[in-house]
Amino acid sequence: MKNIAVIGTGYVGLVTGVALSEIGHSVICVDIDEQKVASMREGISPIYEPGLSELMKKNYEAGRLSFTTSHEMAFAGADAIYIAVGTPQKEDGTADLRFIESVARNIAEYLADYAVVVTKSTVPVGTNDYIKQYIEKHTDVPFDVVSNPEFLREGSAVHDTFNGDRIVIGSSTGLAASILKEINKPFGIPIFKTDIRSSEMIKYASNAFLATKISFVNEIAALCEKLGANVDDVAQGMGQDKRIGEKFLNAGIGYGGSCFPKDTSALVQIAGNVEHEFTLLKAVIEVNYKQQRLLIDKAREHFDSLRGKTIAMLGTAFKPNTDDMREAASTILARELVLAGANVVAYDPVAMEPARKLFPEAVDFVDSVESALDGADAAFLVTEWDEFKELTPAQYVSFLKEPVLFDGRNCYDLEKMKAAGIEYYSVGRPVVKVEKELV
Ligand SMILES: NC(=O)c1ccc[n+]([C@@H]2O[C@H](COP(=O)([O-])OP(=O)(O)OC[C@H]3O[C@@H](n4cnc5c(N)ncnc54)[C@H](O)[C@@H]3O)[C@@H](O)[C@H]2O)c1
Ligand SMILES: O=c1ccn([C@@H]2O[C@H](COP(=O)(O)OP(=O)(O)O[C@H]3O[C@H](CO)[C@@H](O)[C@H](O)[C@H]3O)[C@@H](O)[C@H]2O)c(=O)[nH]1
Repeated sequence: MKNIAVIGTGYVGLVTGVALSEIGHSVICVDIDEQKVASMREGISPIYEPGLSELMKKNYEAGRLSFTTSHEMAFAGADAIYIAVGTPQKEDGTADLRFIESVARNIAEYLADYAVVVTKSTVPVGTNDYIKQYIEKHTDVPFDVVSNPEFLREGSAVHDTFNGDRIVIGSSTGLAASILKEINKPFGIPIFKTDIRSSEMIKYASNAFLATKISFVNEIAALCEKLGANVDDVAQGMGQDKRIGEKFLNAGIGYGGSCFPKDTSALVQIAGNVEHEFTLLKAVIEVNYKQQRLLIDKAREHFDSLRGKTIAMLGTAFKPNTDDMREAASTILARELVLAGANVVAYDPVAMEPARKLFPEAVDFVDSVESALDGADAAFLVTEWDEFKELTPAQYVSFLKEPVLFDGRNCYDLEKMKAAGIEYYSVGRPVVKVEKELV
């Protein structure tokens, strides 16, 4: 079993640290955020991720997992140092590497003995070479750098870490690769070994490909709406071809989150740096831009004007089972609705606090789905939480002023909505209209 330091305790760092301790390693997580460290020491996870708190507490109490704000303490005796700090998007679309740069400084300063530096953060091709050169320049202590990109999804991060399809290890030395293989062996997940630059590219290419699948199916959805087809059936029929695969073909209001938007944009820039215009990926991003605003377009068509209308927003998180609001479509929708003069009443089972900080002040937050729907002119279903999927048509009918629903996640059966008399707009499926009797 190895001694491992993990730098950064966000979604990736904390889940990685907890998982590595669960398979028996001795793990110390370091973060510059004192509040986070204090809360983890009290057994409270700073992020909402199903199953994480329990596993964190278990390994903390077993003495295999600890937390600190001191890099020096974390690196002492470490066989491997995992980098899991953020690489957010800069205004020009490129990846902001300032946290990576500061970590390289931390390592150069406090590295005491040979260790493998393992980059989990998503970094542009060539960044690991930069990290290596920087540390080499500032210390004589030997080390190796390995690229080990992360593929977990938020909302199922713990499950994904123990059940990944592959672990990618990009290394230029046999020793470092074998240490990484040994560390990861207890996971029992196939390991794919390659060189460092290919490993860095695998991460961007994977995210860009998944984003492409989503924008592709959303374009098909737009055509389905115009041609009278149903995108859910189309996606299912396509997905049964194993070469296409059924996953990531859910039409909706586009992709959000902390990864796809920033990584697609960074890859366009990475391509640009070597004078390659990534036309396909640019179109993927453009489609997503339109898609995130789709419910507003549909509502405008229905109501003509949104001024004075009350809209119940069901869900604010970018996907279910997370409190992450980064690049959530809800933020765009809330802003545009308020700009159009609508009143917005929002509810999310876990992401309300972070949403409050990002939404316009005019948005009202309520503590139940019923309060959100009560007396509203229409509902926007933005995040497909189970709690919303379980709502019955009768509940919409009884709470809304007029039963009008704009569903950005295709949660309900068209026939059931029709039978209940709900005007139901979803994505890439026929609109359910209610026949109004002429007086
Ligand atoms: N969130 C995901 O689902 C996901 C999945 C795969 C890959 N990634 C990639 O993993 C990386 C981390 O993402 P995240 O969402 O976990 O980030 P995050 O922003 O949630 O967490 C980063 C943490 O690093 C800490 N930090 C910054 N500088 C530090 C330093 N010098 N020393 C110690 N701690 C420091 C911050 O305080 C913060 O707690 C990114 O590159 C991201 O693209 C994220
Ligand atoms: O068929 C689909 C699948 C997803 N989405 C949307 O796409 C976004 C991203 O979803 P998902 O991939 O499930 O969540 P993330 O946590 O962002 O995970 C992605 O980004 C991570 C960070 O790089 C990677 O590690 C994961 O492999 C990759 O799936 C969300 O807004 C979803 O609503 C769709 O619209 N349709």
